Amino acid sequence: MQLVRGLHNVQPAFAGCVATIGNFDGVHLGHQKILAALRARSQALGLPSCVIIFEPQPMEFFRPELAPVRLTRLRDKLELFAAAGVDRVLCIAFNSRFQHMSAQEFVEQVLVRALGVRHLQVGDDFRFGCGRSGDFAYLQQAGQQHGFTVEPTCTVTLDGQRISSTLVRQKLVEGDFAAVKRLLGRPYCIQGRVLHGQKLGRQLGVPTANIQLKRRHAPLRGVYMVAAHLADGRVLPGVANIGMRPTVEQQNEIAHLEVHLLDFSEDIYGQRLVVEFHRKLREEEKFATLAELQAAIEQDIALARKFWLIA
Ligand SMILES: Cc1cc2nc3c(=O)[nH]c(=O)nc-3n(C[C@H](O)[C@H](O)[C@H](O)COP(=O)(O)O)c2cc1C
Ligand SMILES: Nc1ncnc2c1ncn2[C@@H]1O[C@H](COP(=O)(O)OP(=O)(O)O)[C@@H](O)[C@H]1O
Repeated sequence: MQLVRGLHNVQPAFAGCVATIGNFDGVHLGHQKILAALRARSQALGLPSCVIIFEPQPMEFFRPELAPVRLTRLRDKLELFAAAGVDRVLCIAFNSRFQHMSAQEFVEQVLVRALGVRHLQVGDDFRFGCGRSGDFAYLQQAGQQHGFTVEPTCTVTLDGQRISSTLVRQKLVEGDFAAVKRLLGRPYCIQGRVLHGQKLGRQLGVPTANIQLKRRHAPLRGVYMVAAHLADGRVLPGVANIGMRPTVEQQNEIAHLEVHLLDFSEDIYGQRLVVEFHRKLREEEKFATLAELQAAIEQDIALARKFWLIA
């Protein structure tokens, strides 16, 4: 899969593709249905498939304070697109130029001139362009004019609810990981590199792999049972905290993800860890002493042992 960053990097030779556009945050089952339809069209027409995404996402550009917490970072999305058989990803930097672009300009400049789109696969509620003026009816009309077809992908529901990034976020907050897994078609994961922390963990008898959260907010807060995928393919049970660590830090603006792997004592600094979330144990607390924090973590570990049936 090829990643093209910015419209200016689209080569003239790219002309001719089947495409879709969206944020694809979470790459949930609804998104996956669009990607599957895109792939089928790509094979039927013998043209490469292209996913057009924006980074930052438009809402993050317009109203950063109101933009919902991301489920997937660019890197996560790219891995999931590749797994869905996407040939190319065009990642457009959303900026004031795009903010003011009308639906017509977007179609002409991006879809027609830059990409030579021959078929567009969209979600049935897709809207785009300045003031969200472009909708499915507009795209169909523009397609007739410029020689591309447009197909809507029907809403995917689960238990009568429309699958959406918002619903996934809601289920994460509720700690309903079984529902999250059914919405995503895979367990919810956060991945990142193991960084050096304050070296307090090993003093407490619970070394923790600290994983940098790239964004200020994570869609989860609290203490969880997890399974961690190591770079060498091992999958180990563990307990994790996502939060501000109020017991050991006075002021902390960025949430930390820390994972203690059960029955493990290797050095994994610098490794990439994929942390799969399975069950919420409790909220993060501010303890009066380190001894109380240690006791709480030991209790978390005991619960995780029971959950994973480890003696
Ligand atoms: C399972 C687990 C639960 C935790 N719960 C809390 C908590 O409730 N409150 C808190 O302030 N810190 C909590 N922490 C974070 C610890 O404060 C932190 O891991 C410890 O201070 C070690 O920091 P270090 O890795 O930077 O050395 C928890 C960590 C783990 C692994
Ligand atoms: N059971 C374990 N779970 C997580 N990390 C472990 C474990 N055993 C050893 N480690 C290693 O120790 C480091 C964590 O030790 P810790 O004292 O908490 O230091 P830091 O504050 O740098 O995270 C991890 O990054 C990892 O390399």
